Amino acid sequence: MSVSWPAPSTCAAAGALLAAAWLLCFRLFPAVARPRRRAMKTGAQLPPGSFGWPVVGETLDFVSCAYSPRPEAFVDKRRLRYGSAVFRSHLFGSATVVTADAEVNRFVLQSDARSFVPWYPRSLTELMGKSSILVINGSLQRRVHGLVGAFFKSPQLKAQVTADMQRRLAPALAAWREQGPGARLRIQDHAKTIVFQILVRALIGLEAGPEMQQLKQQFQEFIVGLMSLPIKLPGTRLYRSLQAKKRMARVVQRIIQEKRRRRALDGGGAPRDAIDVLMGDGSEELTDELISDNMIDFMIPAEDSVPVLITLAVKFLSECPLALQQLEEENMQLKMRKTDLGETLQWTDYMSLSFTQHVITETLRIGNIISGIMRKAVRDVEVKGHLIPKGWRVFMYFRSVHLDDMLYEDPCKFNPWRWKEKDMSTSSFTPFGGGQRLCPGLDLARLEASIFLHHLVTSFRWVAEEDHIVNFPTVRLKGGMPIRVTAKD
Ligand code: HEM
Repeated sequence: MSVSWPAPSTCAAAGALLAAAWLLCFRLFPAVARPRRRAMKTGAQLPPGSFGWPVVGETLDFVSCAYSPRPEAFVDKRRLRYGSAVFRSHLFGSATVVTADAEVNRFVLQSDARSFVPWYPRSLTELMGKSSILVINGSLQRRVHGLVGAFFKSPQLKAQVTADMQRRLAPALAAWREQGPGARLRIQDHAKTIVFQILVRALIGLEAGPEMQQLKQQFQEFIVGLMSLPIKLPGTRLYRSLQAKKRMARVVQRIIQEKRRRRALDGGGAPRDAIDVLMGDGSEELTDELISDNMIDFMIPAEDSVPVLITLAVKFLSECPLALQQLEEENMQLKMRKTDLGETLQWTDYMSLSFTQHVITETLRIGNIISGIMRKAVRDVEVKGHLIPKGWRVFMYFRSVHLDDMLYEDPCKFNPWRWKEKDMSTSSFTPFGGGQRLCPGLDLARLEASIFLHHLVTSFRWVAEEDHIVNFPTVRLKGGMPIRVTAKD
């Protein structure tokens, strides 16, 4: 799951201001302690590295690299300097072990809350609330993850999402066609509108309409506060976002109460959305507050990660005509086959398009929508001869692994064909994380991207305008990826 926050200004002054805000936000002032000379009985030692400057540590370099077109430069420089893909640093106010080592990442991802717990900036935890799946641990996290994961993977939900997506795309495609040849549209905006409506229906059962519109407005107000100063006074960004979340929670709780009333009358029937699934569990731990908080948090990938995946795919395809051509051929063949048979497309049809899936996999690898994940060690942990002391953060930097030339030939090149031979289920490919917190929405994300791409490439040709990827604080296309579309005959 990823988060969005306000588009950062590109000018240096605003960048510096933001960096300062970040530092404050991450409670910069705690210990500037030098690393203790520690070694475990087993011989494990602190990884090589430096804590950088007093107070700020190495955060400014991290942030300035993050704003550049090569955010991985921060890690690459140190990797070269220390001869190790695991090094220590001091980031956002905390002693941190940074790892670009796939095996170490795998170990941390597989570990449970006895060794590592999730760690997020304070503004984020304030907004997500104590019962968010992103911060809860142990049996409660496993229960919520298991329930929603099974629902998100279910053929029923995939069929519903496919039908919904086709229903929502049809008027959008017709409107683009009506605008005539060369109509200009920003893929990112359209992807956001469509994906949000579909996932929100899957989560809380709300149909498109004025209430959905209001919810989306509140959601946008909420999401900009996820990375803000952790000050809750009236007028502050965080305060306004918390107010927006309260208003959204009222809408979701009203839906929950309505569902409870109906369940009391007729038993409720088969679950139609994620609320039904969590309510149906009957556990006292799954309170209305927990359900509504999580439903709102689950909307983050609907507004952010999935639309960005679609937008990045369109960008990379626009820059690789051969891949676009092959994708188009594969999708046209499917469309013609289904038309001849007089059948509508099912979710299994989309997921069986092997080249389309390779395009999505390669987009995830090179796009790095979630560049990394942080955890906090709750005890001293030893991995591959490295000591991660209790209380330290571990920053698993997936981006550097995905762009490692020892693991991927010509790693910065968009090459979907590489996945013909390559195994996706390795620790060197973790766009959806791994272990107990492996993204439960990964199939849905792939399915929605496949459907969007299918309808775009089978209905239109396009010419892309120049746009570039911004990687920080979240990945997105600066101009929303404008393209000029012309309907196919
Ligand atoms: C391109 C799209 C997506 C990407 C790149 C993505 C990425 C990730 C990653 C890396 C994690 C692991 C976080 C961690 O280990 O702390 C995660 C967790 C999660 N994702 Fe996704 N995600 C995407 C789409 C979705 C969708 C569509 C949903 C569902 C609506 C979803 C729901 C979740 C949830 C609930 C978790 C938390 C799981 C837990 O902590 O037990 N994600 N996602």
